Amino acid sequence: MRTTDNEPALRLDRLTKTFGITPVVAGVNLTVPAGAFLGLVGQNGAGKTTTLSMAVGLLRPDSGTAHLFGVDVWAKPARAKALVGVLPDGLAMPERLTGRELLTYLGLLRGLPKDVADGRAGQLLSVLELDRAERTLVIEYSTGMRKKIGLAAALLHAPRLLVLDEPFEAVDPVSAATIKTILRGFVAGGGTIVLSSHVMALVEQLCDHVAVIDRGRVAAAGPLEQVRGGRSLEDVFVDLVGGNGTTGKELSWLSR
Ligand SMILES: Nc1ncnc2c1ncn2[C@@H]1O[C@H](COP(=O)(O)OP(=O)(O)OP(=O)(O)O)[C@@H](O)[C@H]1O
Repeated sequence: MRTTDNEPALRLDRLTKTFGITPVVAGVNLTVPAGAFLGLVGQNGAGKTTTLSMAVGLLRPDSGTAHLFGVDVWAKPARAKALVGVLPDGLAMPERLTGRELLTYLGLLRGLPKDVADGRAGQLLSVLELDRAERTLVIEYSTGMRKKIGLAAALLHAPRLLVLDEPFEAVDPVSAATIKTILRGFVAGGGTIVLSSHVMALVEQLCDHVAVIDRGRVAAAGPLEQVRGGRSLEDVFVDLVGGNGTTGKELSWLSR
């Protein structure tokens, strides 16, 4: 199938995944229009990471399909993966390299000319304030620094779609502000972003679309304002996934 500008950036049809006997993703249907900035939210264990991993070709679904700009991720993995930059959960990367070496290496793997890979690596390290750790091996990075080098790796080949699993987790406020600017600029420049987050305020601040995953299914999805319906995203979210009814009195032994 050809990639066309009319295709959604991401389309998931009836995606399923079962670990052991537990269905973790139970028929996810989701369409993300090109140019959207979508926040994927859901409780711990709802299936966000599993869904995103299947969407970008990191985890094979039991059934269902994932298309990036009309390209079937599992039938045409090389074509699909050229279109997307991914910040996965629990990033595994070559760690005995400096940040610059890692980015140059990944740039060459992505087929960038050496001078382009070098130039972009330097710019990304500088913008993300990793250049002060120029000689530090990635294995010695803090958790937040790892997120930032992972984001740099996702951006390096200027993909059309970014899929970011919890990109702000463990990132300091100054770096978070920089990342928000980068992501807004990416969308303003015609890119599409799907990011997962537990922070509703962040999703409301950044995203124009939202999808709520609950126990492996999409409970609601669409333009942010439509899903919110004039309420806060947190209220809508708790209504959709169901609060656990805690009153705070259960732990009365904490009071003095
Ligand atoms: N490789 C695996 N083997 C077995 N179970 C798994 C595996 N990966 C995930 N799970 C289970 O699948 C469920 C969904 O996990 P997933 O990481 O997709 O959730 P999530 O919505 O991203 O959660 P969180 O917000 O806590 O990161 C969880 O119950 C998890 O324990």
